[in-house]
Amino acid sequence: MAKTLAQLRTQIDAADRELLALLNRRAELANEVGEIKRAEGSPVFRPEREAEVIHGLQSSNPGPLKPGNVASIWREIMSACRALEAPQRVAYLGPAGTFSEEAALRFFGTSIEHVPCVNFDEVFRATAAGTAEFGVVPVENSTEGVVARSLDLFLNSPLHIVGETSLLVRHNLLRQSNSLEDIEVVLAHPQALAQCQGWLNTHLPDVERRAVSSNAEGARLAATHPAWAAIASERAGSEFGLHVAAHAIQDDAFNRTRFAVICLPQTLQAPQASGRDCVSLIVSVPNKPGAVHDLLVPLKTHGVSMTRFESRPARSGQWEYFFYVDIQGHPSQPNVAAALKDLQGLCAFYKVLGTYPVGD
Ligand SMILES: O=C(O)C(=O)C[C@]1(C(=O)O)C=C[C@@H](O)C=C1
Repeated sequence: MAKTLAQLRTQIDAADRELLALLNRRAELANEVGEIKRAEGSPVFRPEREAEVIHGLQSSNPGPLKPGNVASIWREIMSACRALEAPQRVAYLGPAGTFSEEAALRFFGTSIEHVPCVNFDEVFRATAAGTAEFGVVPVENSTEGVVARSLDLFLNSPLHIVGETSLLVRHNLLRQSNSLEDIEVVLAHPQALAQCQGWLNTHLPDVERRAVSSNAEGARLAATHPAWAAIASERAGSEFGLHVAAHAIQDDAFNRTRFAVICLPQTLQAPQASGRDCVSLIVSVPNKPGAVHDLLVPLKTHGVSMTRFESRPARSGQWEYFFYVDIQGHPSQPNVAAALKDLQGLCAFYKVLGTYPVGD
């Protein structure tokens, strides 16, 4: 005979109590790990270990939970265990409700101390000064390309990349009412204004577009004026008590932003190989014919795949460029190490930005 709702709920309650006992046992074990790390002076956060835990569970998961469910549940469990070992302070572009905050929570789980910053420069500064152990900054968007300021800041920064995560970015038009009438100003971060320009041209062609330091700051301002609207996440809308006047107004339905997780090398050395890793570099080549082509030769010779190749002006006035390159693999693999060594030999400028597990 089929079980009743009450019977099923009694069984769920029993399963939850078993889960709670197991989770507390896990937390006690993490506490013991924390004691060893304190004695050794070694870092609490180990992204490669967290990636290994999640991949291991995903590959032995019998279901019906989906692999994505397993990842988000264990990310949160490990976040709580990590916070028991030592709370981690994470800097990002604030205020509350930004996509950067969402990326930080997605990567670290919710058991973190928040360090919201006014701009990307401040995220780098706070992380380099130790106000935060980690920073989270956007590096590229699937519609708009590179986040130029973040890439420029990497050039002279002592910080390195230890992880990455990406978010599906859905922009909404938020304001005090839910109509599109009588809007005088639309406020948003320049990236968001650019990602929604098609929609704005069609629906609000004559309305002033005003760039502000973050989308959440735009939402905060829109809450102070009935004729102002902001482009931001639904989370920012609830944070500032705004209505969604139009949903998902970004021009590309699959608009994604990729974020880098940064820290000082003394906070966390380059993570060990997790099995799915990536190396990010900035290089420049002498300004002579064929130099960019030569850059690709070591990768081909040693069978290493390149997943990203971006250029930024070197600001020398000489039409010189820095190239931001991502390659697949980890320097502990002989072919990756050999490709990096050859590449370094060719470059006028060579800086490894980080080696880290590929994000989801
Ligand atoms: O294995 C460790 O080093 C731990 O500290 C435990 C644990 C976990 O909860 O599994 C927590 C934090 C680390 O980032 C990695 C894993």
